[in-house]
Amino acid sequence: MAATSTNPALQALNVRKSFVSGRLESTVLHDLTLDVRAGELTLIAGPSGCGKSTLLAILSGLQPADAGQVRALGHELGGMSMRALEHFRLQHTGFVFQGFNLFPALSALEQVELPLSYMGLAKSAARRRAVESLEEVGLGPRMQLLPAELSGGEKQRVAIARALAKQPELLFADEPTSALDAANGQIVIDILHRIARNHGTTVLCVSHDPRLVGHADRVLAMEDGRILSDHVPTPPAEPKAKEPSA
Ligand SMILES: Nc1ncnc2c1ncn2[C@@H]1O[C@H](COP(=O)(O)OP(=O)(O)OP(=O)(O)O)[C@@H](O)[C@H]1O
Repeated sequence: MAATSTNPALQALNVRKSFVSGRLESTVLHDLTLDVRAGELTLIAGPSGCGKSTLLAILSGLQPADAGQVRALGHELGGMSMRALEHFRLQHTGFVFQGFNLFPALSALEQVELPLSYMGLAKSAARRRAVESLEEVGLGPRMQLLPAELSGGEKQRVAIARALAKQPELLFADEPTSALDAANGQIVIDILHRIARNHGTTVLCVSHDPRLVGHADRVLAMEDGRILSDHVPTPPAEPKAKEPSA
């Protein structure tokens, strides 16, 4: 089921999650409720350890909640079997992680083609989509290179192309800029925003990188497993146009 503007792409209702280590149980998410609007870049920002990655894993069906409900594209994730969840993630979601998660022996093009073959695309269609996605992130001329031959920023762009080529309704990004310098971080943020705008993809990004805030359509501030605020950020100022000389 596709999400619409009146039908949030993602919803969490009273979601609770605890972890037990030794004899200690700590609650990471406290009856958390939120919705994520379709076609926007939503940023969940907050300090290290506040539960951002756990929330992203639960909203994307990678981890189960202990209590509460999670709906993604209208599907109740808690009611799905492991197999159905895997199928849902394969068909509808893309992931971008801090550490890129690329296979060392595969070229950029092969990295992007791989999930498309799992989705059942014919080889020629997979090649076409993979090339388009790599060109969209500016890596057209470098698609034959291995991860070891690419910079950190380029590796992250391969990971984004791999997610984008699946044409997912939902794109999840966990700290996508934290291993990158300012310039490469900026390129990655711009690409994620463009994906939401141009493809109508719902992009949910969790990060403690303050550079992302001004680029998101919406920022949910999180602390100690709770959402503290929900606001539309002020976009970063455009560089001023030069006065025409007389
Ligand atoms: N599998 C697990 N077992 C035990 N504790 C866990 C597990 N996963 C996360 N935690 C704990 O839950 C808390 C929240 O972790 P989480 O990774 O969600 O936070 P975060 O806000 O994403 O942090 P960061 O910004 O550093 O990535 C932390 O205290 C972490 O140690």
